Amino acid sequence: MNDLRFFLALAHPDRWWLRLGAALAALTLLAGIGLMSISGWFVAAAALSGFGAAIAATRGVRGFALLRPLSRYGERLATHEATFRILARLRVWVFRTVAPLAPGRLAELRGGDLLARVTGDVDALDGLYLRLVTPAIAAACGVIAVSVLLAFTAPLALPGVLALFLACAIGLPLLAARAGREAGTRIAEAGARARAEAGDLAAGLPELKAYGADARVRARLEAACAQWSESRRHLSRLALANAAVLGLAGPLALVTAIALAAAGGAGPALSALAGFAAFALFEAAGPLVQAGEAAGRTTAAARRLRALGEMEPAVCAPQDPSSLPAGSGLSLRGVHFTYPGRSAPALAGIDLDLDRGARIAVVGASGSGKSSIVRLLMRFYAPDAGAIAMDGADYERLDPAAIRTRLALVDQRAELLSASVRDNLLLARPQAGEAALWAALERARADRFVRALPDGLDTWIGEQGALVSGGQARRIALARAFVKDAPVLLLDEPTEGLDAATEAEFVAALEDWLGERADRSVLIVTHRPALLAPAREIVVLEEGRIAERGPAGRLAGSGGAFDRLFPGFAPSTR
Ligand SMILES: Nc1ncnc2c1ncn2[C@@H]1O[C@H](COP(=O)(O)OP(=O)(O)OP(=O)(O)O)[C@@H](O)[C@H]1O
Repeated sequence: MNDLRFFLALAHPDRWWLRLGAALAALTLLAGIGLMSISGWFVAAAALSGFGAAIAATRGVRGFALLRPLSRYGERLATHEATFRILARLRVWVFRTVAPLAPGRLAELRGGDLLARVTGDVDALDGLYLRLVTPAIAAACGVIAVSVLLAFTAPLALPGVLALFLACAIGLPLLAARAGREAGTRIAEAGARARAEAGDLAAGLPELKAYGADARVRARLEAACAQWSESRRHLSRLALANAAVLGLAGPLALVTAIALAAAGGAGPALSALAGFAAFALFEAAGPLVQAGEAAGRTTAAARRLRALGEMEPAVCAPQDPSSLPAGSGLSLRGVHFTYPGRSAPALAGIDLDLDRGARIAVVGASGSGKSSIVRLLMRFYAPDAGAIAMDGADYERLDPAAIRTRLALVDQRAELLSASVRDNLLLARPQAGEAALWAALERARADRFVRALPDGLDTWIGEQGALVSGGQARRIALARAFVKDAPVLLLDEPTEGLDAATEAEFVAALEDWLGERADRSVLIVTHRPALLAPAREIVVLEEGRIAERGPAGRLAGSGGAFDRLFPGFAPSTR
C-alpha cells in the first residue's frame, strides 16, 4: 500500500488532469443514470397516460443522450492525457533513479529485468490512475446521485440497491484483488524473467550455440512464458466470473428497485425511474472490479519499481560539491577497496600519482586489482579507506559527473552504442564538428575503414558494435576518447584480443596523441608487453598491493614480480 501511495504522490503535478478526468467520468455516469432513469419513466408514462405527459421527458432524454457521449469523449481525453503525462514522469523518475546506480550497483540486476521494470512495470501502473482513482471518484458521485433520487422517488428501494451496489463495487474488487494477487505477482515476475532470458538468448546466441546451451536457455524462456500465460489465463477466468456477476447484478438491481418502489407506494412511472437509475449505477462498478483484478500486478509493479529507488548508489554526489580544481593530476593515498558482498579486498593500500604528463602502466595477474583502480578513478566506486584526489581536491568533495569531464576511458569491452559511428563519437563531445570527428578517426587509425563503410560516419555499427570487427570497435572507442580530448586518458586492456599488427597500430596512434601535448597523462592497464612501450613507469600489482614499481628498463631482468609476469621482456620487444 505504501508503494502505491508513493506512486500516487508522484502524480501530484498532474493532479488537475486527473481531477478533470474524474469529474468528466462522474458526469458521464450521471448522464447515463439520467438517461436510463428518464427513459424508464418515459416508457412507463407513455404507456399509462399517452404521449401528452411523456413528451416533456423526451427533452431530458435528448439532453442526457447528447451529454453522455460528449462527456465520455472529454473524459477519455483528460484521463489519457493525465496517464500519459504521469507515465512519462514515471519513466524519467526511473531513469533518474537508475542513473546513479550505474555501473556499480546495476551489475546486480539482469539487463532484461531492468528493461521489464522500465517498460512493463511502469505501464502496469496506469491501472492505478485510470482504473482506480478516476472510477472510484465517479462511483462515489453516482452513489450520491442515485441515493438522492431514490430517497425522493422510492425510499424503500434505497438500502437494497445500495447494498447490492456496494457489494459489487467494493466487495467484488476486494475479492478479485485477493483471488488475483498471486497471479498478478507471477505475471510481473515471469514477464521480467522472460525478458531477461530473451535478452540472454539474443545477446549470447553465438556462445550459447557453440556450447549447445541455446536449447536450455530456450527451455527457461518457454517455462517463464508458460508461467506468464497460465497466470494470465487465471486472471482471464477471474475476469469472466466477475463480468457474469456484474452482468446479473445490474438487472437484479433493476427488478429489486422496481419491486421495492412499487411496494413503497410509488406509481409505475416512478418505479421504472428508480429501477433504471439503480441499473445505470452499475456501470460504475466495472472499472473498479477491473482495478481489483489488476491489483496484484499493479502492486507487484509498484514494489519492483520502489525497490530500484531504495537501492543505495555505490557513490553519492556531495550535497554541495566544490568546483573542479584547475589541474587534473590524480593521486591515490592508502586506498583500500572491497566490492560490496565480497570479503577479500580488491585493493589494499594503494599509493599512486598520475601527474600532468604522466604515463603509467599498471600490470599484474588476472584479478590483482588493476581494473579496480580505473573504476575508482572514474568514481564508479568509492574507496573504503584512503583518499583519491584531483589536483589536491578530495574526490569526496567533487561531483562525480564533473570529475568524469576530465577523464576519457577506453576499456576492454570497448562499449559502443547501438548507433552510427558518428553518434558513438559525438557521445564524447556532442558539439564536435565533422572535421574534429575525422581528425580523431585518423589519429586512431580508423579513418580508412570508416570511409569504406556503406554510409561512412553514418553507418549503423550494430548492437554493441557487432557489425564491425573487434579491432575496429577498439579504434572507434579510442577515437571517441580522442574526440573528448580530456587531459587524462584511462585505458583498461584496450588491445585485449587484437592481433599484433592491429595492436601496433593502436599503440602508434596512442603515442602520436600523447606526443602532441606534454600535459596529457595516461594510465594503461594491461597484460600485453606491446602496451608498455608508451609507459614511463610500470606499477606491478599482486593481490591488490603494489609489489614493484619503476621504469620497464629497471624492472626487466631484476628477478622480481615484473619478471614473473613478463619473463621474456627485453628492450627489443618494446
Ligand atoms: N563488480 C564486481 N563485484 C565483485 N567483485 C569484483 C567485481 N569486479 C571485480 N571484482 C573482484 O575484484 C578483484 C579485482 O578485480 P579486477 O577487475 O580489478 O582485477 P584485474 O586485475 O583487472 O583482473 P583482469 O586482468 O582479469 O581484468 C577480483 O578478485 C574480482 O573477482
